[in-house]
Amino acid sequence: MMLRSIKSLATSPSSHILRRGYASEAVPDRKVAVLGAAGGIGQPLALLMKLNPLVSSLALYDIANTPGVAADVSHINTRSVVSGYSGEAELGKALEGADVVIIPAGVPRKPGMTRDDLFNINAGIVKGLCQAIAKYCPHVSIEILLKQALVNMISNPVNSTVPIAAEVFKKAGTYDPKRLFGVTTLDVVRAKTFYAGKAKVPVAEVNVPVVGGHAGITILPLFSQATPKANLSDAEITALTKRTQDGGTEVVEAKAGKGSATLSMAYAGAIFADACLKGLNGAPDVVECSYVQSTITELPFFASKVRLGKNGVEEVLGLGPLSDYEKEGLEKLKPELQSSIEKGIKFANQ
Ligand SMILES: NC(=O)C1=CN([C@@H]2O[C@H](COP(=O)(O)OP(=O)(O)OC[C@H]3O[C@@H](n4cnc5c(N)ncnc54)[C@H](O)[C@@H]3O)[C@@H](O)[C@H]2O)C=CC1
Ligand SMILES: O=C([O-])CC(=O)C(=O)O
Repeated sequence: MMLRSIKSLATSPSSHILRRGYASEAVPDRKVAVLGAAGGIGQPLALLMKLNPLVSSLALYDIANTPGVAADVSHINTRSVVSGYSGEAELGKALEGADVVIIPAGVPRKPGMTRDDLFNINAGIVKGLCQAIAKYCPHVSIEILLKQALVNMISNPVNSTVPIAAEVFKKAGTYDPKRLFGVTTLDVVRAKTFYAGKAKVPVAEVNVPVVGGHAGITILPLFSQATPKANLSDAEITALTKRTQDGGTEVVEAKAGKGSATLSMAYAGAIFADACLKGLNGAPDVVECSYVQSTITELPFFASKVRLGKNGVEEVLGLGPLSDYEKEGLEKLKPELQSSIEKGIKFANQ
């Protein structure tokens, strides 16, 4: 487990850096592991991570079919070296030395299901993967501190799978709340797209924070803080909020039994992983919404804007001013989010 770390301590930091002309443009080596890499999200996410110049090593893991995906993606002429790992016996090798582990492993919804209906299957999958992360991922950093990889949890129900991961890491003695993230970026991506369409503003300029959790009414877009500003009516804001909350269901129904969002999720997952890598590399002002351990409400996990840095979460940002409609939405989401968190904690400890 410590092999790569000890190796990296024995070599000078500069030997782990790809130099591009000037020292100030140095790009450190970074390993990203995708667990569930042969799936609907995993495959396009593997593609997008292969396109990311911040990645030097890309490990693709699934219980089956990874060799083909890895061989395919590996032919793309970008920086990272790709390796495929198939089956539990190879999980350790996939994880060893990873800086960021992205988890889109697990079953997706079919029409008529809630994300919580996935709990029975996905909770066990996530628990097993997190036990392996705790075993194989902590490595001694240059600063000689024991640090675990940053974990980007995509598997649903995110409101529960993140607390499960936290409990598993606590039991293993590797939990660092700064290094565990529920990926809620797709909610932000949707809120931006829907807002730009309604407000008739260029989508590339739009920012909308989305807070709370990642299921139904626990998804709370803060359109009162959306920029560029637009004069939308209360009815329009209500409709935009509902569409963002039901965005996942919209895709599940359109796919009619063939799964849930995969392409837009891969895009969102790639944006979030890129932000994590930028933070690790010391880029300033990297802020994304994510579901993390939090004290900004009374709930122990909550999605809000988070500043990312060399240690993962550098700062959990507050909610800012809310409209009355958003204040109401915040109070309404709390009982559901609380019970999803408790369900995850209970499962992890039984
Ligand atoms: N956070 C978010 O915003 C979103 C989350 N999701 C969730 O992502 C998950 C994956 O969705 P899809 O890729 O569409 O499903 P999929 O069924 O297409 O792919 C899942 C992959 O996970 C693999 N897998 C199953 N057990 C595994 C294990 N123990 N270790 C490693 N891999 C394992 C499967 O072999 C499969 O290749 C679902 O739980 C879905 O609800 C989906 C969209 C958005
Ligand atoms: O809706 C689902 O089941 C998948 C998901 O989390 C999303 O698309 O936001």
